[in-house]
Amino acid sequence: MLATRQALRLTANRQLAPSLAASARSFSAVARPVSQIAAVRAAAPRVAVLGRALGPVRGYAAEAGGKYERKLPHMNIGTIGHVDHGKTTLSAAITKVLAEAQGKGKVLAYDQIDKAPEEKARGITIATAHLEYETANRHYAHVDCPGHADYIKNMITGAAQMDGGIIVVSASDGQMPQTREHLLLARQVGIKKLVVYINKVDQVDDPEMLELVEMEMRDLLSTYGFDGENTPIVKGSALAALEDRDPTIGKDTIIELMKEVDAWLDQPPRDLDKPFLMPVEDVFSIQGRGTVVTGRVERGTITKGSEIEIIGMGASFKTTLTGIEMFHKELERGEAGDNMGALLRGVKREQIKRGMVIAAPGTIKPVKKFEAQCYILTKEEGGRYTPFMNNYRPQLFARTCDITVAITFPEGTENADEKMVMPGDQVSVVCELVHEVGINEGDRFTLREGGKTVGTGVVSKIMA
Ligand SMILES: Nc1nc2c(ncn2[C@@H]2O[C@H](COP(=O)(O)OP(=O)(O)OP(=O)(O)O)[C@@H](O)[C@H]2O)c(=O)[nH]1
Ligand SMILES: [Mg+2]
Repeated sequence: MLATRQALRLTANRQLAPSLAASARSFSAVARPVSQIAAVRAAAPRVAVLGRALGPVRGYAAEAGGKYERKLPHMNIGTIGHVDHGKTTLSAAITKVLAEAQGKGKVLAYDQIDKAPEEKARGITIATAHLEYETANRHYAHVDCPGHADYIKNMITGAAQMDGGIIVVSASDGQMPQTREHLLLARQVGIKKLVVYINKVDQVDDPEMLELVEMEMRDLLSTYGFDGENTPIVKGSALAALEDRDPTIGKDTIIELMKEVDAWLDQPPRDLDKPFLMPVEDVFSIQGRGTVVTGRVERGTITKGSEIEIIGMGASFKTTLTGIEMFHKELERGEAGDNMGALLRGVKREQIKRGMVIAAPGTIKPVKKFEAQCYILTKEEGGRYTPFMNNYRPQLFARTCDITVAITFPEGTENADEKMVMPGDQVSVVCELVHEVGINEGDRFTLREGGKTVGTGVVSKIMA
């Protein structure tokens, strides 16, 4: 349990890579001290890999002898929706129905899910229940948060990145304010598809009422940029499924729901299938060979001789990658997860520095201004004690870059000059950087000030 909690701590210095220094040394005698790399890594937000973090703790993996076996494609999903509409009941019902249908897996009772881990330690901690189950086609990690504020925080910080989700809406209430808020946020953090579960149909006698809720949901999905027309909508009662009664509105609807989840939600591309990107951590000049940059490949693969683009901190140019080295060995190919050194053709040491990225040409742009969703840490989480106002200027950390940013409120914000953002708030902002940096929509960043993390955010729209 302790291990799980630790894995969920965003501030945990999870991805410290001692091999980086070794890799750098093979090109040069000078290596950046690991502690410095660790400090910046700790500052940069990292996405928790649930499958790995949770595999040995819950579900089949534990039963299979404590090791997560990668037999099926993995996907991260979760339940979202208005308070009390039945997210936790549905989560429990899914584990129950799937476990019974397959004769394996772990059934989790409602209160095992709702009793989320409490964390008092400093740092951004998320009270979230993580479940694990599988269908015939996929292995799922599933998040269910105990309260509205946790959903917001969870989606912005990416503590449990969702590739898709199930939006739960009660048949008796129809869509409510948090139904809309979660839809908006889901879209802004890059979730492209959702499946709808209209819950509590046992409480509604009038079939027209159900039709109305369905139509409203389709409209709402379209309003927030989802495919409202084709999104699957399943109607049922999670409670009936959990309590083993009325299979036509209970169990059968859960099976139908999971069929839709399997079919409609798209498998995200694996990091290896994405275009190559490596944030530059350090730069060396090696006599007789040229300039070498080191870093950890974030995504994609690269082969010796490929053309790459160098972006950020004022730079934007192309060159050829003429050598790849790792652990003192030359390689033909590097891939996501590797700590590598890359030899660049015809680049002077002064032309490249930490904070830039090298990437497949045309896959990342130099960006100076963007819209973002931010979560501002409370003082208990190590954040500010006081609110901030328009034009706040902290340091923004994204990948290996650290840069001053001016934070303002989006156009149309009422009384922007008097607006205060309190610790614990989630807020839409406009970020303007002092230099251009390689950033994409969906990228995450942290905001720091005076040596502490004061906020975390996700880029929702590039502006310039
Ligand atoms: N009648 C009926 N009640 C249900 C159904 N599903 C859930 N409920 C009840 O609705 C209440 C809220 O359910 P939860 O699953 O806790 O809802 P939630 O969305 O997780 O709520 P929060 O986590 O507080 O946002 C509970 O009392 C459930 O028993 C259903 O299908 N029919
Ligand atoms: Mg709940």
